[in-house]
Amino acid sequence: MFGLRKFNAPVLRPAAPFIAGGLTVFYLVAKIQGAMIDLAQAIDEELMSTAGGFSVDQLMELAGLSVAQAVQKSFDKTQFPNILVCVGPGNNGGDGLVAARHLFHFGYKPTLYYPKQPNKDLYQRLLTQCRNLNVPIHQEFPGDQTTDVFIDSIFGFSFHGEVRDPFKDIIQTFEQTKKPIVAVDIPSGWDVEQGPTHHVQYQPDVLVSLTAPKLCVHHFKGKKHFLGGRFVPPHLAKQFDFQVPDFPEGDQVVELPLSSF
Ligand SMILES: NC(=O)C1=CN([C@@H]2O[C@H](COP(=O)(O)OP(=O)(O)OC[C@H]3O[C@@H](n4cnc5c(N)ncnc54)[C@H](O)[C@@H]3O)[C@@H](O)[C@H]2O)[C@@H](O)CC1
Ligand SMILES: [K+]
Repeated sequence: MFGLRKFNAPVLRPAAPFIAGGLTVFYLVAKIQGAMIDLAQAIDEELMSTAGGFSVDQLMELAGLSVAQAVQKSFDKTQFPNILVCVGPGNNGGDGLVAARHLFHFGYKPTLYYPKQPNKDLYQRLLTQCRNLNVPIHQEFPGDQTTDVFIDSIFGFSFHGEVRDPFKDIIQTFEQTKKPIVAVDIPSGWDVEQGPTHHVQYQPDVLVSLTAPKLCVHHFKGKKHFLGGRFVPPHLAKQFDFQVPDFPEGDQVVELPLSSF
């Protein structure tokens, strides 16, 4: 039925469940034999195939909601109300636009820094939705004086090479700022498999992996790692030998123990 090659997929296996705050949390044991990037992309491709039935808008909506929930679980809105969402030119940026909208409705004060705004209908509609909420939108970097938390939704799994303008400055800001950073899917500028490079070495405080963690997660030294994107149906999980961790109740994210990587 599915025409994809067979993967040496990582096994995300719930081992040693324990109870924390009434919720069952699973240790995630990653048995890495192949590239996780392949796994996440392949699952996404299947979800968006005719058989899978999802559209990219739907997956982006759930990805962005995951990011907003991860922020809400990590940063109290009374102490950290001002969220600067740094938006890149691709779908990683789209996740950030969706997250900004949800964060507004959660009671935060999101602002967008969106230096390169493609004409693509999907992104323009997401931008209109933010504009309709009076979310401030900047094409020039607004500075970080009033920012409590950064969201890094500049680049995801399609980034390669050296960071080109106009994104060099914001990546440099991520490296220098003392403010906490939440990275969407991958810390921007990292190699998706090798992690930090000669050019980009910043460490986010929170990482929200989407669909499945990418190989570079081994280099993550932050405080919290969430898995988001609660959209993998059991038959696909089985096909890819991907054991989905238990998401608590109605949550769109599950926090993974750092010790599992
Ligand atoms: N199935 C999917 O593809 C889904 C992906 N999602 C998100 O989409 C991300 C992947 O999105 P995309 O494939 O659109 O790509 P990215 O958003 O990772 O980045 C692609 C953009 O970055 C630019 N770029 C690449 N290398 C660069 C460099 N060295 N300097 C400057 N610009 C550079 C490209 O020209 C392109 O505009 C994932 O990481 C995830 O966050 C989610 O929205 C859910 C669905
Ligand atoms: K990112």
